Amino acid sequence: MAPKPIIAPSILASDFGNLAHECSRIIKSEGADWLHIDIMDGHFVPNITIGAPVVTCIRHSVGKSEDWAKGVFDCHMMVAEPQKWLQDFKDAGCDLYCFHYEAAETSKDPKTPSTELIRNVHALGLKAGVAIKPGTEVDVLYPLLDGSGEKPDMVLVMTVEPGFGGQKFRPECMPKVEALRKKYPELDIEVDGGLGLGTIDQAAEAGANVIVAGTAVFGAQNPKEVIEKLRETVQRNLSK
Ligand SMILES: O=C(CO)[C@@H](O)[C@H](O)COP(=O)(O)O
Ligand SMILES: [Fe+2]
Repeated sequence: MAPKPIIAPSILASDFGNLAHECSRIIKSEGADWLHIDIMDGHFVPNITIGAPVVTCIRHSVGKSEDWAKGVFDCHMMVAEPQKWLQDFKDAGCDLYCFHYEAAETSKDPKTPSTELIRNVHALGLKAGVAIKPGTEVDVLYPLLDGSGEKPDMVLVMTVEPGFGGQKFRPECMPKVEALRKKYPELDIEVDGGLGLGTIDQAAEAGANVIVAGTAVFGAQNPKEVIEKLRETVQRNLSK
């Protein structure tokens, strides 16, 4: 199926004092497609955010969507041991478990490389995403996408060093997106970090269709308008 534009605001930039309301509002009133939920463990990245119990509360507040394209909980797992948290996040209501390739390949508890982790994610009925940091070559994803094993449903090309919101977009990551789009016309390709109205053209031209935007959406006077403009730009480029 041809990829569709998906706008996934990162709740890291929302008002955590009103988290449940912020999450409901951004999906139900402001027109976002997915919720991008950044999970940081203080090991894989030098920051800590939230764990599964908070995701459970958000899920109760937002409700469950059966539609892959709407209301998806896109959990970006910036954790050193992605296998360890899989069941907890499934129980919490995660739809898409997006782990870091770098973490899966080095995790020891237990040793679960990306191929096996994708299989485990699917076995729980979740979609699997594989993320790479700015310093990781795109080539590491090819054996996962071309191999005989179960394939990721999405790849995430980080456009900042993971760990913090509000950083500057790194255009040097765009050749990775271009290479992926050329090779996989139907793949969901997510970009994350520093995306907004000033940088969306570069990401959309490169071929990204899943756009994470935290500061640009939650910090906007009119989030709905920003979400619509991001979506239009992606759609225009996908239709070329
Ligand atoms: O995963 C991360 C950061 O590690 C991101 O999801 C950011 O939280 C996006 O925030 P903005 O750059 O859009 O403010
Ligand atoms: Fe993220």
